[in-house]
Amino acid sequence: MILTFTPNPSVDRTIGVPHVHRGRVHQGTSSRIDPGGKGVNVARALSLHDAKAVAVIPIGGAEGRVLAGLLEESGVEVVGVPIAQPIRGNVTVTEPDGTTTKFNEPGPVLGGDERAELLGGVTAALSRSPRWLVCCGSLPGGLDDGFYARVVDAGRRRGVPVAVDTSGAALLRAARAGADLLKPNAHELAEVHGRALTTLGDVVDAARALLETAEPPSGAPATAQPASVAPPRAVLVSLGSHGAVLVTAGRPAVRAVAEPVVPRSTVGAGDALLAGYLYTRSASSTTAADDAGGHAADDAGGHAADDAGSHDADDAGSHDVGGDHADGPNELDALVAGVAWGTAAVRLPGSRMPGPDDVAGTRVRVEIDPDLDRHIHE
Ligand SMILES: O=P(O)(O)OC[C@@]1(O)O[C@H](CO)[C@@H](O)[C@@H]1O
Repeated sequence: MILTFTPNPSVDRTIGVPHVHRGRVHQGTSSRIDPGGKGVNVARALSLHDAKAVAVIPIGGAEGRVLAGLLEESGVEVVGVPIAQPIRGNVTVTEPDGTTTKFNEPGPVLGGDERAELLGGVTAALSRSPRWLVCCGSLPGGLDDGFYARVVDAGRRRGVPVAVDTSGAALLRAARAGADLLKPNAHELAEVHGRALTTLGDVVDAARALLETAEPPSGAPATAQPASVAPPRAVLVSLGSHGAVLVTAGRPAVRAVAEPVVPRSTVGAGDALLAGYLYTRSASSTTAADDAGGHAADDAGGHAADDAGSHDADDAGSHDVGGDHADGPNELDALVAGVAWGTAAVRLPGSRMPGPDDVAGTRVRVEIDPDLDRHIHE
């Protein structure tokens, strides 16, 4: 099972219009709603691939009820924490050329008890020994920048690897707390790095600097037996049409990029990337809980190769995958699957997540030690 935590979820409404004219009324040509929020999207993508996903979310107002209902229909198990204020309704406007304009509500403000209950909801779910805890998205009012860092700490104490996809000070503090995987996009990475990132080399340097901010853990894990063999800490940077770069401590950087596609909506593509990556990592990692039986390894097992199978094996194979990449094949497969899932999401409308049929046939090229001088902006 993979546990996702989305403290600021939404109901995503997507409206198609022929063209956006600022300051005018627009007649929509299409409309859809999807469950939204980054961790919610990760859970939905996993569920579409028959992997067990549990989503911890606050639930407030009419939107909260809609979100919980939509998520349950999609096969995701919801751990809902009731809150007084309504969750967000976020709006995306798409144009026929794939241009995506997004309007996100600020979201609710949580009170002290609600904060504690949300954290309690995550820590209680951690006792189910998930393969990963995935913390995603912005923080609603009332949660400070150190909130994700506390969740990272809770995961580490139980021996559960933690992935974090957020921005700004919350991202930096999660990195310092020792999150096992960080998933910024290039813009978010530049923001925490304090400098523009123009080339792939800049991205790799900034990702390594982020990894190096981790402080040593303050104490040994509380669990007598760590639940997993800790994965090597890594930063997975999404680069839009330039694919994604994986920077792992002590290893060469790897980039994967898909063949260009005609975009319909880029919303949620980064979430699909993260889901595909974790799905594939989970398929071969071993946890104490899985040894005891009954967890999601089986759900995830055996699919990744098919999804990732269309990658350009020659490109990957012509590089040195062994040695420095002792954990290489799974890590590379995970990166390839992530890029394939993210690319498939771009081809879909609104915040729709890709299932196996959407991912199938996506060709992905892998470059170990990529050209660091390559510009990442078109
Ligand atoms: O405000 P946040 O939490 O950063 O982003 C929220 C959001 O834009 O991200 C998802 C796409 O990644 C959408 O489903 C959702 O509306």
